[in-house]
Amino acid sequence: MHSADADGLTLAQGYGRLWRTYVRRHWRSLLVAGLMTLIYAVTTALMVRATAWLVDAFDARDAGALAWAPAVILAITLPRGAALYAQKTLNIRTMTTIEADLQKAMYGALLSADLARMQQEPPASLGARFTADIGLVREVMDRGVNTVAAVATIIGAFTQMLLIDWVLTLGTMAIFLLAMTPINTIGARLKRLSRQAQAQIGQMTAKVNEGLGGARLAKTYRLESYLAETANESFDSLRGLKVKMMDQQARVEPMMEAFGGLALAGLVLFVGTRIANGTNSIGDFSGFLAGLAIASQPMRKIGAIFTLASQGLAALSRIYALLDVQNTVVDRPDARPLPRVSGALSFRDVHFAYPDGSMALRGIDLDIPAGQTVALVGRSGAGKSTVFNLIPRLYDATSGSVTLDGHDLREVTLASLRDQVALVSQDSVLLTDTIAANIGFGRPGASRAEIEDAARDAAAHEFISRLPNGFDTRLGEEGGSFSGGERQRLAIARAILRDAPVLLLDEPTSALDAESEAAIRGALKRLTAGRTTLVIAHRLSTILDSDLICAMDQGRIVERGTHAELLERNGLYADLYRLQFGKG
Ligand SMILES: Nc1ncnc2c1ncn2[C@@H]1O[C@H](COP(=O)(O)OP(=O)(O)OP(=O)(O)O)[C@@H](O)[C@H]1O
Repeated sequence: MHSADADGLTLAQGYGRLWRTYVRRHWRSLLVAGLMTLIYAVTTALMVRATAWLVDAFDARDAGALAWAPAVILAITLPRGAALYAQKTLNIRTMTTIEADLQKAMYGALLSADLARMQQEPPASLGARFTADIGLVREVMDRGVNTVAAVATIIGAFTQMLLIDWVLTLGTMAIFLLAMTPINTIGARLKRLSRQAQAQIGQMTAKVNEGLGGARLAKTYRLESYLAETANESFDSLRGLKVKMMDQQARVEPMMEAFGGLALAGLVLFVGTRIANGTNSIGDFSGFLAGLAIASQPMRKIGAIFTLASQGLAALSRIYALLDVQNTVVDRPDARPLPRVSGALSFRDVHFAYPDGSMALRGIDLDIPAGQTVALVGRSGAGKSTVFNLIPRLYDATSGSVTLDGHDLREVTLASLRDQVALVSQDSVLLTDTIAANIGFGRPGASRAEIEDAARDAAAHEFISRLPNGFDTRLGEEGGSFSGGERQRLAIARAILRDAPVLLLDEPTSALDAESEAAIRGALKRLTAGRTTLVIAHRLSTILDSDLICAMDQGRIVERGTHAELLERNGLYADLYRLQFGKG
């Protein structure tokens, strides 16, 4: 895994990459928008001219002027309004397209990232990049577009000034270049603060989500004040960072103002002497002054966009860090598709350490003949879920090998491997879609009849039929909320539909009522029949139904055998049995 160094990115690198990958392809719209901006700027100037001109004409009691004055004003203001509208709408379209493109790319990168990367940060914190970070980048782009007009104005003004007196102009330019030094320093500070703030926004969102997601627990345990306190800390520290950033930003305009004053003071002194000795005229002086006045507003704008761009750079580097994640679990160049397997699963001296270094498996040896069921039991943290993770290659074994029908999992394509594995997990996740779609995820392209058959086999058909819209009920809709047992049966239906030779079953720890228990037991029997099943077992019935029981401890299988054999041994399994399953 690799992430871009947040500090190592310069403005040119950061925005250069943005330009090349997401912005450049919209150059036509940007060009048109630029032209519109130019029209707007020119008509604004014309408006000033026309006003002066009309005032003079009226002053001279020119009757003709009265006739064409309204026409002149309309001829200037109408294109001016049209240009402004065209520029704004074009920019909105372009900027939101770029924004959506970035969101799509980031989401795609996240979905295909290693599980390890996705679990590194709370989902809400990752989610904040889609709003806060991208929002900041968009703001930079929005203002950046206006900078084009600002630069054009400055160039225009300075050209005019150069024509009047180049010595004076170069002197004035030097003063403004001098101003860039402190602005650079502010930019660097803002970049650092902004990086902290964007990270803080992520944490804050995660905190808020935590409280809202765990509302049931929070209310029961009366955690409101604890949750409010930790979230408030988060709000406050974000506020602190914002104040620091605003303080820095607030310095920019006054600073530009001060440098403007300096330039003006120098000008007065210089031109004053030159007028006194006859080198410059009064006209030169007023022309120069007008140029300076025209240039000063866009100069301030440029100062502001420069500091904003520094902040946006911090957001950009966080976005690139996501886009650039390099996966470790990928298809080898010579990977072949795994042919349909019968399901003989073997672990050979498998060791595994998580990316943070914690050793989770220390030498697993296990052979499961096709179609058999093996129950994994063990205390929390023994490594049961880790064994599961290795089979669809959510992680790769650190050493040793896992094979399916003799094919090393690392030598086959991920897609062909995962297509042959079904997972029924404790959380039995349902997505916001219809019931039919939720079961249908098991096998894309499955027909409605197949989906309903799977539901029938999973003992889910009956409660689904009782819903107002049956299989078309959307989750979260009226009737679209389910009990734990119902969710589980939906997950089983999905796995039945998948019809994979290998089944991973993480049994829920929560107890079910007797009726659901019986229904689920029947559904599981139909699901596991003929499949190689690995089950993290929490119910005695499941354990008794399995062909082999493996008791795990600290990343090893320490006992294996049937229920009777293991009880006889009076070791770990017998202990667990007495503690956990005895009453089952
Ligand atoms: N994503 C992870 N990163 C780092 N360490 C992990 C991660 N997941 C699990 N571990 C560690 O690996 C070890 C084995 O965990 P595992 O989840 O496989 O145990 P388990 O037997 O399934 O436990 P449980 O029944 O509580 O789910 C534990 O020490 C755990 O702390």
